[in-house]
Amino acid sequence: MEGCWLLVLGALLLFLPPFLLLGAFGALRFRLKIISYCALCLLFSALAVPVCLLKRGGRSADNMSVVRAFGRLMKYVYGVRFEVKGLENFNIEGPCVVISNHQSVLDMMGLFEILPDRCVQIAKKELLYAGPSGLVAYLAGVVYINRKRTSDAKSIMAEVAQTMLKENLKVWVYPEGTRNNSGDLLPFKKGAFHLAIQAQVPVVPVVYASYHTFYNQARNLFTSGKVKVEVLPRVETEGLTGENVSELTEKCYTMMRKTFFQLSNKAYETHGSVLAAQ
Ligand SMILES: CCCCCCCC/C=C\CCCCCCCC(=O)SCCNC(=O)CCNC(=O)[C@H](O)C(C)(C)COP(=O)(O)OP(=O)(O)OC[C@H]1O[C@@H](n2cnc3c(N)ncnc32)[C@H](O)[C@@H]1OP(=O)(O)O
Ligand SMILES: CCCCCCCCCCCCCC(=O)OC[C@@H](O)COP(=O)(O)O
Repeated sequence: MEGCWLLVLGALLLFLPPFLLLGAFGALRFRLKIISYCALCLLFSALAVPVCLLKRGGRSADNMSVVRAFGRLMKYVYGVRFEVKGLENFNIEGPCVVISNHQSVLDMMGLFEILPDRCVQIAKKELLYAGPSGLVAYLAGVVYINRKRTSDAKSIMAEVAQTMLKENLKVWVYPEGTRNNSGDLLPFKKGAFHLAIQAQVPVVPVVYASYHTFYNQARNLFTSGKVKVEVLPRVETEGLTGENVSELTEKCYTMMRKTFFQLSNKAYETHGSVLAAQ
């Protein structure tokens, strides 16, 4: 009897290390893949910098099409495919504020997949120091803000409201304000909506389905996969004032959250109760 237990113990001791190793290997493989993704971003950015400089000599929103062309190559390397609906909702004469959910650094693929012409993003200022990627984003007109200094961020956004009208720019904001891979949307910050109302331009919401089937940081999962994307109809802001910011934020949030659950094949949950997804 005792020999039997010893045998079981022996077998466990024999098989456990490879399993542990396999677990560690999964984590390592995931890390390496993310590092390779960032390295590729840096490499493509480094290639795009001279093209931007030669074409336009400095910072210009027109350079974004150069970055977009390089950015669109990334999906072939990682086997990520996009199924896009509603692209015609980008057909807007003049400026608008585009808002979308932000799950991970992988969003750069989905961003460049559908990015309209003359559209610049709002980014955290830390990205300016990401070597060639920070530089190329600067050359392509990305607006950097310091999230820790709300008053500075607000005054930069107020300037953006002027610039987008003067220079006919679309501005892409991630209203969650940070990456979020939780399988739900974070509450929205209000900057994007102040911006749209100040400039009196429409908001165009874009929703990317949850990456959970092929990418999950907690489970060290990063394989090839398909992402459904939907560009929703514009939300007008003409005639709205500062008093309507919260209402506009809420409206866009609810619309995008419903779409997010639908695209991700999940039952729609209001915070508290559960409703069936349409
Ligand atoms: C070459 C190939 C491949 C290579 C790829 C590499 C190259 C890439 C190149 C190019 C692509 C670049 C892509 C970059 C992507 C980057 C993504 C990011 O970095 S995401 C993080 C940064 N973005 C944000 O954070 C924006 C969203 N945040 C906001 O809009 C916030 O509202 C913000 C920062 C302006 C303020 O944040 P608060 O934390 O203080 O939050 P609140 O609750 O919104 O505001 C507090 C109070 O201030 C008022 N407020 C906000 N904005 C206002 C304004 N403009 N005017 C007046 N009041 C305002 C609000 O109404 C609120 O007041 P009441 O609670 O309503 O009383
Ligand atoms: C000097 C080397 C650093 C390595 C840099 C890797 C270069 C990749 C640059 C791709 C741009 C990624 C955009 C992005 O996804 O940024 C994250 C922010 O939105 C939100 O930040 P956070 O969640 O609040 O930390």
